Amino acid sequence: MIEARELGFDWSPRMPVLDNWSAAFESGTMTALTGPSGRGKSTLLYLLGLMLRPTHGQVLIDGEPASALPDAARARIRSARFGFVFQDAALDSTRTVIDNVTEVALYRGDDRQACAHRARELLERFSVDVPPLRKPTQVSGGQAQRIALCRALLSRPLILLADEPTGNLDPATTRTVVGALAEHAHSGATVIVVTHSPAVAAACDREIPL
Ligand SMILES: Nc1ncnc2c1ncn2[C@@H]1O[C@H](COP(=O)(O)OP(=O)(O)OP(=O)(O)O)[C@@H](O)[C@H]1O
Repeated sequence: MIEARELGFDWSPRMPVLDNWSAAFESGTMTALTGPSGRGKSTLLYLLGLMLRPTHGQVLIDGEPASALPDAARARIRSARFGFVFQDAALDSTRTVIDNVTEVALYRGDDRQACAHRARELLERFSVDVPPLRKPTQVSGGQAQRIALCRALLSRPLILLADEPTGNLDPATTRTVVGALAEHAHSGATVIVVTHSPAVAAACDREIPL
């Protein structure tokens, strides 16, 4: 469960993005955050993911205030509980595809062999048919997006935040990805998806327009 309570955020004093914004995201649900470009959806995801600090208000994780904690404590919470799919995939171009998928889970202390096995399963499920030792600079935008999704799902995070996870995908692959996100939510996680796609929003349990 993650809650935004009276959140406010300004990139600069003349550029308020969010003002007094509140919502609760229950475990076991998938929520779509929708709204026009530039409205602040990505910014909100960064705030919910404890990567930005709100100017006002707070983010609570399982009822505990988290957004005002020191950097190291927020980093620990992110590592233990969150999975992220960033809008631009944000893969490490110096590492192979398979290492990109496993790195977060290995950092968290998960078993290396089990991680590698599950990584291959996920890549296959999302039809990422590139050699696992290839570098992310040699994959397409849609493949990079699915690799980022595999990385996020690998550690079965309690909270999964995905920014336009289907932006570069065809309709069939979009359905596979949305199905996997919904399955993850319905196994007990909190999933929040930023999307411009009415079909993706309709597949979520709830839509919150910004
Ligand atoms: N790093 C930044 N520094 C300054 N301003 C920023 C920064 N990132 C975003 N903004 C501004 O904050 C506002 C909200 O941006 P954000 O990316 O959160 O919107 P969005 O709803 O996710 O947009 P889109 O749908 O186009 O991805 C925009 O006016 C944007 O220009």
